Amino acid sequence: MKPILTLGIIGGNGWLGSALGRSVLSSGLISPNQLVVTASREHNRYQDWPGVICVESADALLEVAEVVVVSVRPEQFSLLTLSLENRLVISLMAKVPIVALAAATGSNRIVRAMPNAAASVGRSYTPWCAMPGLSAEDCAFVQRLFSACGVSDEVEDESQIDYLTALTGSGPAFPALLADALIQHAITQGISPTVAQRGVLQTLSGASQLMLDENASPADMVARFLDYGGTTTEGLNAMLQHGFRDAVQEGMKAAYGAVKC
Ligand SMILES: NC(=O)C1=CN([C@@H]2O[C@H](COP(=O)(O)OP(=O)(O)OC[C@H]3O[C@@H](n4cnc5c(N)ncnc54)[C@H](O)[C@@H]3O)[C@@H](O)[C@H]2O)C=CC1
Ligand SMILES: O=C(O)[C@@H]1CCC=N1
Repeated sequence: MKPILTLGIIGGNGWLGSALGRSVLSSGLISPNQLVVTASREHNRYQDWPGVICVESADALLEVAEVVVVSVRPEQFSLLTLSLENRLVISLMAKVPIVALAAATGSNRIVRAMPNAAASVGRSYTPWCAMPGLSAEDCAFVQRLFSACGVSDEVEDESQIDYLTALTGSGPAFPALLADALIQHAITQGISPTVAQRGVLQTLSGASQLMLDENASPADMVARFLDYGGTTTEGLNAMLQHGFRDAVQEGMKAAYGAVKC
């Protein structure tokens, strides 16, 4: 496999773009002088890597980048003029389809990927989808890129990226809501905010790790505790009776609806 020469991230000082940039540096996939990012007035997220090339505009980035990641907000994308013929273009944007990316960039080497906020700690889940005809070499590079910030899967159909934008792209926010609800309840019961937060976050993380390590489905874990007949059973039954699953369904419907509009 050919080594990549220069990876450019438009929006590389933003939330997600910098999470990807920092992950590929931390993992050693590329060296600092192979990364070029657009600057931001608010942050320099590469202070630990002074060799990273920071440029003032997307045009300046295109002068040096061979592979271009687009990580601006969907509404900012229409303001960009990008001439990217013959270059591998990887979009992290929600809601912008491959056909629109091809029309705006002139590239016939396009990938849509959907990391999530956990990319900043190397724990993203990133589905990606390539336009037809992308070379095996480009696909292998994309897989290596997203493996640097977590677990990654190629999906065959772009509509799955749209759905997964709502499920795993937005995903870290949903357990955060559950965690906050649990913490707020604990505080009303006299538990200190520090212990409540540590206890709840460790419990959520431990539960995920348990299911991953034991290759157990969440449905099996819930069923096991529903059958157990203890305090957990009482808690689960009350949550289910109070519309827990309906609330989640409605939340997913709203997030997916926002992706498609
Ligand atoms: N934040 C998240 O958890 C996730 C975000 N995404 C997608 O990632 C993309 C980026 O989102 P965030 O990082 O959250 O937004 P952000 O607002 O933190 O970052 C966007 C960056 O793009 C820069 N930018 C905007 N227009 C530019 C231009 N013309 N030239 C150069 N730089 C420009 C901004 O200065 C900013 O630093 C969005 O399209 C979003 O849909 C996808 C999954 C998760
Ligand atoms: O909320 C958003 O619009 C972006 C896309 C998926 C996660 N964050």
